[in-house]
Amino acid sequence: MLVTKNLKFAYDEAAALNFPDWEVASGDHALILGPSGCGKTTLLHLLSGLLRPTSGSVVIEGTHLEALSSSALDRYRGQHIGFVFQKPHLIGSLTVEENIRLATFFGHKPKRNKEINQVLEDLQIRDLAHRKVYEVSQGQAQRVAIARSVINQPAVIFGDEPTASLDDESCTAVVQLLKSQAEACGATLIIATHDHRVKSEFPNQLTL
Ligand SMILES: Nc1ncnc2c1ncn2[C@@H]1O[C@H](COP(=O)(O)OP(=O)(O)OP(=O)(O)O)[C@@H](O)[C@H]1O
Repeated sequence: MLVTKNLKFAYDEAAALNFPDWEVASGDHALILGPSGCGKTTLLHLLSGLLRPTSGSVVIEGTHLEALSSSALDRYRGQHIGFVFQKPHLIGSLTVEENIRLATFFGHKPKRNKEINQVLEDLQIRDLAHRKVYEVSQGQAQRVAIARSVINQPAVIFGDEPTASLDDESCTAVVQLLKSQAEACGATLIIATHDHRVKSEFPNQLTL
């Protein structure tokens, strides 16, 4: 279960962002919607511990993120949170497999050879395993980013506009892959978007 209460964040004193209280059941798939600038990315960053709230709380499976020290929060993120961004944000000079292996290192879950092979297989990128990331297409790179987000079997996978730069076919594929990978590792899936193509796929929606 992910629960937020009285969540507020201010980049500066003039403009504070207030977020509604929200609950997402474990393993549920949910969407954060709203117009540009309403705070979708900010909320995702608060939920995933990338930002600390000005006040309020985020509780994931009983862990209060605001109670963790900076180093404990970094460790928590590495082990329990997966993130997929609009652009894949991979290291171009490393291979596909090395990019995924790096996440296992930061998640303190090294030597996951079997799991890495499985996720490459599931995402149909096994033949790209030893290619440098700068040699693969944008759609393939987004699959690598999804593989990286699930390799540590996180409690929650967050997606920030993961389909915004994709055509209709790739959009559908990425949504289905995120959902199936979240189901495979028992993760909750939360996506922030203004992409109307994905709306019907997610019954639990928070509109900001
Ligand atoms: N680093 C920052 N410093 C100051 N203000 C910021 C910063 N990042 C975002 N903001 C402001 O906070 C508000 C919320 O931004 P945020 O990026 O969370 O919105 P969003 O809904 O994700 O937008 P979009 O759909 O365009 O990505 C906006 O008014 C934005 O200008």
